Amino acid sequence: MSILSETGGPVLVTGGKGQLATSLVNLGGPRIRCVGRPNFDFDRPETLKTTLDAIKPVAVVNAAAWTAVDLAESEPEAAARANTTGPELLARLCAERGIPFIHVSTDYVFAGDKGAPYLETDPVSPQTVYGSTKAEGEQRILAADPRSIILRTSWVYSAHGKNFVRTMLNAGAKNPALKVVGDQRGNPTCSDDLARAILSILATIEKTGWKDEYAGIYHACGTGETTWHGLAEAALQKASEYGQAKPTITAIRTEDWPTPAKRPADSRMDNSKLARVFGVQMPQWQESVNKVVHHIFTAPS
Ligand SMILES: NC(=O)C1=CN([C@@H]2O[C@H](COP(=O)(O)OP(=O)(O)OC[C@H]3O[C@@H](n4cnc5c(N)ncnc54)[C@H](OP(=O)(O)O)[C@@H]3O)[C@@H](O)[C@H]2O)C=CC1
Ligand SMILES: Cc1cn([C@H]2C[C@H](O)[C@@H](COP(=O)(O)OP(=O)(O)O[C@H]3O[C@@H](C)C(=O)[C@@H](O)[C@H]3O)O2)c(=O)[nH]c1=O
Repeated sequence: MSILSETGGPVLVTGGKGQLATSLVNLGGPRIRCVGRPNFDFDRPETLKTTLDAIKPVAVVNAAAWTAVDLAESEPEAAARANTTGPELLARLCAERGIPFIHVSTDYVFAGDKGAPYLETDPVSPQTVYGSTKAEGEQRILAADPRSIILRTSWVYSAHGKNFVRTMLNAGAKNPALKVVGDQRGNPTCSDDLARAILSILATIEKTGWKDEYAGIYHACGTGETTWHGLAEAALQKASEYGQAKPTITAIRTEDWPTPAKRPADSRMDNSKLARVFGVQMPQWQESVNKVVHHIFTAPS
């Protein structure tokens, strides 16, 4: 049975075949109505109102975003349409209809120099175009819609779509040796776990009715921390149980893997507000990595 009751109006999910949108479709039951490009496109703002008028949702979850971190550095306008002005308009349209709006943001809004898990009250200081467009989006959404909830998550992976875990499994299948940065810390998050958290929030809102104290920013990432190197190790170790030869994985420094966008050195986030307000506990990242790798190797293709 789905976390979200099966009776009630449609819940609009944006994000097409993206990781989170796919998880919401798979786990959300019959009320989920997922839209993607070309029908719903932040580059064509008129498609937002058309979509809402057609579906008449009782709540909206925005899982659409520009997620190409390095490419955003050279395409800031397109990234801003998808991460800032598009979501702002969507929030405004939700406000006009009086429906809750759940949006997703990122750990990359932080500089990564706190030295401890970030709280929702910590100031943002994005170091990349992607992070800046997401941080600006947060502010504009909160201003546009008093019924908005923003979940900041991090290092999202799943059995489908483009993500670091799948990249490592593919790279490890082809190469006997990999090099992965070992000095960036964070919280890997399984998109199914994030989808369950969102569905649980929606279920709570439906049970209690909207409460103004629900509005605002929450951190929602996998429990426990690691580095990108640690995540690669965990995924490839699990893959070896299914017969894939495990490559040697050398931990390297950030400066040894140069990228156009500077990733935060330590973007760990604290989930306790999510647990306090909505009673949602995010699973341990290692358990979810194991489940996803198991799924990748055992699900019929
Ligand atoms: N992936 C990660 O590691 C992390 C993601 N997040 C956030 O989580 C949310 C979900 O991410 P995730 O599921 O991984 O993202 P994906 O990249 O898997 O999916 C994003 C979706 O957004 C769509 N999209 C991109 N640009 C537009 C646009 N201009 N108009 C309409 N749709 C568009 C894409 O469509 P198309 O397929 O047509 O390109 C795609 O379907 C996002 O808000 C992201 O910022 C936060 C932290 C980590
Ligand atoms: C592929 C690869 C990457 N790396 C490094 C580069 C980088 O520092 C780190 C992560 O690489 P990626 O580019 O795959 O991940 P990246 O695109 O930075 O992932 C981010 O995506 C956005 C959308 C978010 O919101 C973030 O939370 C985060 O998940 O690993 C290696 O060291 N070796 C490798 O073989």
